[in-house]
Amino acid sequence: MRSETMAIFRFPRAQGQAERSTSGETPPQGAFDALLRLQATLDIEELLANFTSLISGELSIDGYSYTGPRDSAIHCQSGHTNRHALAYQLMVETEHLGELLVYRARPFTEVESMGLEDMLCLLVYPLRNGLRYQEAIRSSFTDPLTGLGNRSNMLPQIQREISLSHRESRQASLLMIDIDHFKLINDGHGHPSGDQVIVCIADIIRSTVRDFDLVFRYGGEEFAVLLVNTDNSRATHVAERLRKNVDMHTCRLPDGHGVSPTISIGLSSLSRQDTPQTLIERADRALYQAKADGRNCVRDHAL
Ligand SMILES: Nc1nc2c(ncn2[C@@H]2O[C@H](COP(=O)(O)OP(=O)(O)OP(=O)(O)O)[C@@H](O)[C@H]2O)c(=O)[nH]1
Repeated sequence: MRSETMAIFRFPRAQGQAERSTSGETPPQGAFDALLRLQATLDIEELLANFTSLISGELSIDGYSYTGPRDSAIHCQSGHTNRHALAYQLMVETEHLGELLVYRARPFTEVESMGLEDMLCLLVYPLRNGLRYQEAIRSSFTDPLTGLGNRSNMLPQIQREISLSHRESRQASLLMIDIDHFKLINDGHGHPSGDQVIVCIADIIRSTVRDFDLVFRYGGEEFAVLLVNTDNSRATHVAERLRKNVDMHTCRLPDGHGVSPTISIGLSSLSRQDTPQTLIERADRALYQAKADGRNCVRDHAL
């Protein structure tokens, strides 16, 4: 691919760059129709597909790729890359909306790039609406303190994993994890320090399990981890490693002090009859047992 520079496309455009077709005039009906079509969806992939289909009359391309703003984890592409590219950082005022590249084998002419920029004026607001919607969906499933999945995200995700495990005859195990004597940390160091300890434990859990295991903040100082494709003996091993990792760690508090919390863990492994609720209930009972047995230990709820 020939390396073209990444232009910044900022909307509204500067005076000299005012949209040619609309400067001082009523926008043509075609622009309204195009805008209506782009506004018809909040799905980013569908929006970009609509956009590229709209520009296809004026501009032939072999493919495009779009990467959303940082932290959005949005990436879509269609068709294939080629030698030449037009590349834009998309902005509405100071808000970055990600970057869009369109590719083809032949160089783009200046008239074509100006035509594309006119069309980008129509794309940016529907794109911003779509990104805000996706972000709202993402945050409704995320615990803001730790960035982990929240409780309302947990049941559907566990349900999905249980169905997959049953279908593919895979094992799965659940860990319910609770910080021991957490109230003492809150009472002794204050609520913000308690929050810091919750973040610290969340980080240890995340770094101990594999990327594709599912980690949730279940409530207050309680976490749940679904260990994907993991049988009971392997899950016991992971739980014990997690308990030790927390036991050995000192969490730094905002006031400069350090605390060394411990955790108790209840474990249940998936059986054919399990629903998410029964799997959680058994892990919960095992956690209760771990607390009763003195804390800082792992207990397994055998069927
Ligand atoms: N800082 C902070 N504290 C929380 C949060 N959610 C719940 N808590 C506190 O966590 C504490 C939980 O206390 P308990 O349920 O008695 O449990 P514990 O002290 O951990 O004792 P065991 O679980 O029996 O070991 C309560 O003081 C809650 O107020 C939170 O988001 N942040």
